[in-house]
Parts: sequence; structure tokens; C-alpha cells
Amino acid sequence: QHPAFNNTEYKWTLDDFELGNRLGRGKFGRVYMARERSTGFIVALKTLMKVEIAKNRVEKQVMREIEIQSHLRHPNILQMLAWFHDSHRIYFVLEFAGKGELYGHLRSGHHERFNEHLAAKYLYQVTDAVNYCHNNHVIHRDIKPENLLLTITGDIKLADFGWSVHSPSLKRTTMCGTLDYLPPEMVRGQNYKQYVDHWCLGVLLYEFLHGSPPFESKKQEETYERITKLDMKFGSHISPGAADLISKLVVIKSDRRMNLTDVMNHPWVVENKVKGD
Ligand SMILES: CC(C)NC(=O)[C@H]1CCC[C@H]1Nc1nc(Nc2ccc(C(=O)N(C)C3CCN(C)CC3)cc2)ncc1C(F)(F)F
Repeated sequence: QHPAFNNTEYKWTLDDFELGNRLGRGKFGRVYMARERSTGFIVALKTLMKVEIAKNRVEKQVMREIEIQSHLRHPNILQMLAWFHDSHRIYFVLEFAGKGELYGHLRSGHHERFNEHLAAKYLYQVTDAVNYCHNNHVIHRDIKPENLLLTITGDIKLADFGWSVHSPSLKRTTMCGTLDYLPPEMVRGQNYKQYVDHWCLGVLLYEFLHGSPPFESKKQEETYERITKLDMKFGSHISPGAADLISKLVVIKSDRRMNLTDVMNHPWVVENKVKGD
């Protein structure tokens, strides 16, 4: 929390920032690297087009993202430092993650998949962040590699609270994007609680170790089918400890999923998260 951003009364404008390279595209606009002029502090400036937000009728979602992400404070949660708007755009001033999208390091990057040390380290940090969210009555609901960023020191930042809600919830806004991470209770459109995030942590660990998610299929219906039948196979390279942890998170009955402190204390996590540091 940099001093310049502590002053909640100050009305930020685009003139307070010197825009740098484009980092990529967000859902509703571009993301730039930027420098805050008075302090030289490097940030990520995420722009959202107001017309796009109105067209997709996601105003409430954007306000919820601001409300949630600007109040959460955790070393593994990407912090929203400020936000402001002008006639055409809303701007999120976010922490800059020096090593970018974890996704890039997983699929196309130099790894096909992560070794057990990296997988355990990243899973521990994501679980710590999600546990903090749950203790603050927030369900993330969209935990997947695409929503994880890496800092210059190689630590995880959970980002994109665009789908997060205050628990418990039955938000019906149809989710777009991958179905691979949907837990059965959401496939069935049932009421769900924070346990949806436990399921996603299990799917995430599976993908870290295999390079692709457990229920991936060519056709949507087939993915649904495989989720509800828990049709999941482990590669021969998967250690018993990792398989045990995944099997205790990817559980159909939501309240039977392992609780998050037990995940962080699981022998496989404790053993592997420090190796290779
Ligand atoms: C979670 C959410 C779903 N994802 C996002 O928002 C995405 C959408 C666009 C970028 C990212 N958003 C952020 N990205 C960073 N850092 C960053 C990103 C990319 C690179 C990188 O590899 N290149 C530029 C490379 C450099 C080399 N060339 C070849 C390819 C791009 C390096 C650092 N910090 C904060 C954010 C945030 F979140 F605050 F906006």
C-alpha cells in the first residue's frame, strides 16, 4: 500500500499517470503498464469501456469487483490501489505483477506442466489467498490459471474478482469461458457456498501437475458428464501425496471437500512447497 494511494480523498485522473507498454487485453479493455507521476510507482492500469460494460449489462459486477478487490489485503491477492473514470472509461489502478500471467508459464511457456515443488508452492499461496477471502465472506468462484499472476519474486497474485460474490450466493449471471473448472453444484445450477472454490483448487492442482484440467473434453456435454461422474484419471507420474490431496478436494458432495487450513498443512504440500527454494 504505497503512501500516494493511501489518500482516499484524492481524485485520481489519467494525468496522474505516464502510460507505458500495453500488457495485453482484459475483458472490457486494454491493460497498460503505467508510472504514477508523483512517486514513480509502477502500476498496471486496466481500462474498461463504459459502452462495453453497459452492452454486457455488467455494471453491478464491475462495482462488486471494485468493492471486493479494493478492500481485500493479502500478499497473494492482487491489490486494487485506486480507481477512477472519465466520460468513456473506468480505470482500475492495480498492482503490477512483474512475471505476468501464470498461464503463460504453464501451457505455452517453457514448462508443459509444473514440477511438484512449484505446484505445491503455487497451490499453497492460492489456498492462503482463498482462505483469506472466505474468512472475509467472499467466494472467488473463478479460480483457474488464467486468473493467477506471478510477481518478479515468483509469488502468486490471485486476480480478477469479476466473478466473486459475497457468500452464500445463488448468482445466476451465466458464466462465460471454460467449463473445465465448474463444480457439479454449479453445473446443476444449485445453490452453492464457498466450497466451489475448494473444488477449483483441486482442479487447479491437477492442471499444475498434468498441464491440462481433469475433465477436459472436446464437447461441452462431455465435460459436464465427466464432472458429474467424477471421471478423473491420474498420470503415472503423479505422486500418491498429490493424488490424495486432489481426491480430497475434487469431491462431488461440496461439504465433504477438505478444508483450506488442512490443504495448507497437507504433508505433500508441506514437504514439496519448500523443496528447490
Ligand atoms: C488476471 C487477469 C485475468 N489478467 C490480466 O489482467 C492480464 C490482461 C493483460 C495483462 C494481465 N494483467 C496484469 N498483468 C500484469 N503484469 C504482466 C502481464 C503480462 C506480462 C507479459 O508477459 N508481457 C507483457 C509479455 C511481454 C513479451 N511479449 C512477447 C508478450 C507479452 C508481464 C507482466 N500485472 C498486472 C495485471 C493486472 F491484472 F493488474 F491488470
